[in-house]
Amino acid sequence: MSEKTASETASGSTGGAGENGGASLIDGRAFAKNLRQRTADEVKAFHEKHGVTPGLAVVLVGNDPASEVYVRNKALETHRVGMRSFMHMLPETTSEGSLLHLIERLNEDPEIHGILVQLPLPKHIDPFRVTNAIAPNKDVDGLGEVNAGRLMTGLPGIIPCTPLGCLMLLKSELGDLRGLNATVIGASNLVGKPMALLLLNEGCTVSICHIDTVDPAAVARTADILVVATGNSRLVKKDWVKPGATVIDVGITRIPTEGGKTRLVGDVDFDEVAPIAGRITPVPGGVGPMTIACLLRNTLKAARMSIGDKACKESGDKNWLPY
Ligand SMILES: Nc1nc(=O)c2c([nH]1)NC[C@@H]1CN(c3ccc(C(=O)N[C@@H](CCC(=O)O)C(=O)O)cc3)C=[N+]21
Repeated sequence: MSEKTASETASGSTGGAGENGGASLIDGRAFAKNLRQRTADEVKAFHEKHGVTPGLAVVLVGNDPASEVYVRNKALETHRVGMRSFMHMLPETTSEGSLLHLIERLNEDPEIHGILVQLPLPKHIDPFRVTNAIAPNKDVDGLGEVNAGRLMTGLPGIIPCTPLGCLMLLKSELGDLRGLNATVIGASNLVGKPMALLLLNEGCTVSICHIDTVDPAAVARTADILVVATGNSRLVKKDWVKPGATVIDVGITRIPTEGGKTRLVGDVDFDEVAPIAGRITPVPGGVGPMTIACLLRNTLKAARMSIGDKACKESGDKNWLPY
């Protein structure tokens, strides 16, 4: 067992006494910008060497305005790093069969290396059937059974974008995570479960809280690393947090303000928690930008896998696929 605690690691050069009384801010926006730049450089080198431009297909069913904005941002950022983007905006009434048919075509298309189907889908479509229809090596969300199973068993695979982004932030802030206590609040397939497995693979002692957990605050208080992904805005209060802990806030909810406008808040009550945490991600500007940057990373990785192992090994990606 390591004796290291978050408050000791937080006393390093960058953490500890930050601008919020206690916590220093983890700047996801700056980190994501850096990651995008590296991805753009690698996309260019990959194209020069292999003559292949990575391509990402994004499929949106229905016309939820928030999803439309978000999907357009993905397309913009895909172009900005030199990749190709293929958008498929389908009507709300699209049948499951025709969506599956589209995925089949995208699976076979050699110009497309990554496929993402925006969630949630309309109620008449089974999301499991759809995510599992995506070819595992094009599943850039990492949500299908094959990639989920690879993560579960510790095999190399494609890791879901949001947990991958959180892990990158944590490792850059804290370095080696071995022996730290980590609590993940929320047990979704999209974030909570893969996040807990990644932390376990890093050597953390991991607790997962979910809807039936009797006293989540008590479990959260044991954490050197607290990752919150529940969709309940400002759920986590100061008495949930061990002083000096590193807090990663995945939640993002738009709430009305007194002035009649709206603003984004996370699952953590930032004003209460920031004074006692060691480090904390803001909302917006924390995990969100990392999710999109990691989607681009995963698309490049999928393009590398499409031409065989060699390009992955050359890139120094330790998480390349052996098949
Ligand atoms: N198959 C699938 N994969 C996903 O990864 C997925 C999805 N479906 N459906 C929707 C959610 C939501 N999501 C976000 C990603 C980035 C920001 C983001 O960049 N947020 C900015 C603020 C954006 C704003 O101002 O609205 C920030 O936090 O700074 C937000 C939300 C990925 N999702």
